[in-house]
Amino acid sequence: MSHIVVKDLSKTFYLSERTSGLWGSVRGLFDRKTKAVQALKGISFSVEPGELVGYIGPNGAGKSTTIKILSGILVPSGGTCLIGGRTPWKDRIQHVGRIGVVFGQRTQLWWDLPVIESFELLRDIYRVPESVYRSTCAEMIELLNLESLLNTPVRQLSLGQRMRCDFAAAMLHRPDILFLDEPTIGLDAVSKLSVRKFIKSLNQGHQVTTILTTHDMDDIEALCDRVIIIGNGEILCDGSLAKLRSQVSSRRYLKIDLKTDQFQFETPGVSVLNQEGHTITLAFDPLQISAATLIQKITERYEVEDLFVENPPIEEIVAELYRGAR
Ligand SMILES: Nc1ncnc2c1ncn2[C@@H]1O[C@H](COP(=O)(O)OP(=O)(O)OP(=O)(O)O)[C@@H](O)[C@H]1O
Repeated sequence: MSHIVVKDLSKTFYLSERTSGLWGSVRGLFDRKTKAVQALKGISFSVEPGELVGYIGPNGAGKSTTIKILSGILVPSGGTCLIGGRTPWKDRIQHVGRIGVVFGQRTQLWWDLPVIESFELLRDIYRVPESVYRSTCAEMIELLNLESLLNTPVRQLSLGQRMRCDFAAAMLHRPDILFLDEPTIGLDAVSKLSVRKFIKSLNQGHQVTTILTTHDMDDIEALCDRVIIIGNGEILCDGSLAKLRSQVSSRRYLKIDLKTDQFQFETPGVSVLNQEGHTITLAFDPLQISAATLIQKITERYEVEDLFVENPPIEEIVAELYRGAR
């Protein structure tokens, strides 16, 4: 049975429109105009237990709105959502006890308290039994290398250190579902790697069902077998990275290092994308010519030092899908 089932979920925000100037403000007191923003236009998807799904889309697409509804913070305008049999905004108390949420832009730790005291407060709020708290806390301290940070007030932590503590805080009550909203935003390369390693170990070791929103395509490549792309409040694509690639373009690249810089090659389905000295990048359509045939044709005519076939970078594919969604 699916862990998360979302059906026809919609959310409309109503914003009051202000007219500029003093007269506009006075008129607004009597004649208030509102504007509807349809953040979600009936989205549906389901997530199986233990899946790690990337949820991506351009700015304003509806990602945070979805995560807020799934975590019970917002009530949708229409549609249904069942998570482990619970409706998040109706069964809020049971629901928050089963989920962990990490927002990259916000912390759930107490700014002025040492990290360990925030952990203890969360233990009390979630009513985590002492033995479970002790063993989970010890595991998180070890996995995230937190020992030296425990007595530091949160405000004195670097962003990377704070994110590691936030991950531990989100796991203290042993949730079986994690919602991660931009968990690597603003982190340096080393911290990003350690956060990714941690997300992977939670998902694989503890079978935590995870939905991850991110603008960092390296997060997606490193972590997600499946991606859901949302644009303008609608789901544009749902499937594996391979499906995503094939939906947008079948184009692939062949990069070759030749002994010569004299290169002339014309074959249907193949174009020279770039040449820098002895290194040439060809784009080819595998439906017109296979990689094996292309390599054979080139090696018949040129002495090749090195070559490799590449898929288009995921950024390129996602940018193409986003363009269609704006
Ligand atoms: N509280 C709110 N009141 C009014 N409009 C809102 C509110 N929250 C979100 N919106 C609007 O809903 C739409 C979707 O916003 P949302 O924050 O879900 O996008 P997002 O995909 O998370 O974007 P980003 O990548 O920039 O964080 C946007 O048009 C946004 O302006």
